[in-house]
Amino acid sequence: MRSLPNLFLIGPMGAGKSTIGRLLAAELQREFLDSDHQIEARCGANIPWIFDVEGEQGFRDRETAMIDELSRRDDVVMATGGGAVGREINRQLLRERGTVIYLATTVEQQVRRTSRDRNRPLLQNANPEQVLRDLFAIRDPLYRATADIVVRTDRRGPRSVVNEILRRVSRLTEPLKSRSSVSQSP
Ligand SMILES: Nc1ncnc2c1ncn2[C@@H]1O[C@H](COP(=O)(O)OP(=O)(O)O)[C@@H](O)[C@H]1O
Ligand SMILES: O=C(O)C1=C[C@@H](OP(=O)(O)O)[C@@H](O)[C@H](O)C1
Ligand SMILES: [Mg+2]
Repeated sequence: MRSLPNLFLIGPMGAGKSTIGRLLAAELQREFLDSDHQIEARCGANIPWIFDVEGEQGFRDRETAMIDELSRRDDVVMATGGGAVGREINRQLLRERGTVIYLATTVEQQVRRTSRDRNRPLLQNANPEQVLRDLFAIRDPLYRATADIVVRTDRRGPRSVVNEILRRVSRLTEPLKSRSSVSQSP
């Protein structure tokens, strides 16, 4: 039997999914999978190239196939891309196959954390902040509807985020008996 279920990280660009996922997996001595990196490795090209040549739909098809493949494994920590929650099938796969953690942050932090990186095609335009605001309005409800746990990642370092995730996940996976006995106490 598994000690903890799979852990899947969702949230917007710059929330820290890739960074925190790697640390969390090391802490738990588990395999770390980043769906974006796996797509790039499989395709032999980076995400901007995939968007250029196959369009965003081509990337999204690869993303759904990769999430389906990787989420079948056991005992993994997986970071998804910020747009993974856009498709219902992805949301369903994540919810069915693991504990889903929404890493939440402010748009201001996202702008700071993504401004020097050229690897996010959706932000290579004149007003990345507006793009992030528009995406937040659409996606925040989807992140919340998909997640078992919401953890904020602004104004704190990755280590502190990892510790909170570990605390919250272990609370979630405590045996039902001990949780019901806690709730019955006066
Ligand atoms: N909690 C944090 N505090 C400060 N910087 C962070 C934090 N989490 C991530 N970062 C930095 O923000 C940038 C984007 O992080 P990344 O893990 O790629 O985000 P995501 O995968 O969610 O898009 C990286 O430079 C990373 O070092
Ligand atoms: O939000 C998005 O639609 C995207 C987020 C990116 O991943 P990160 O969230 O890890 O930056 C990557 O999947 C792609 O550029 C599209
Ligand atoms: Mg990432």
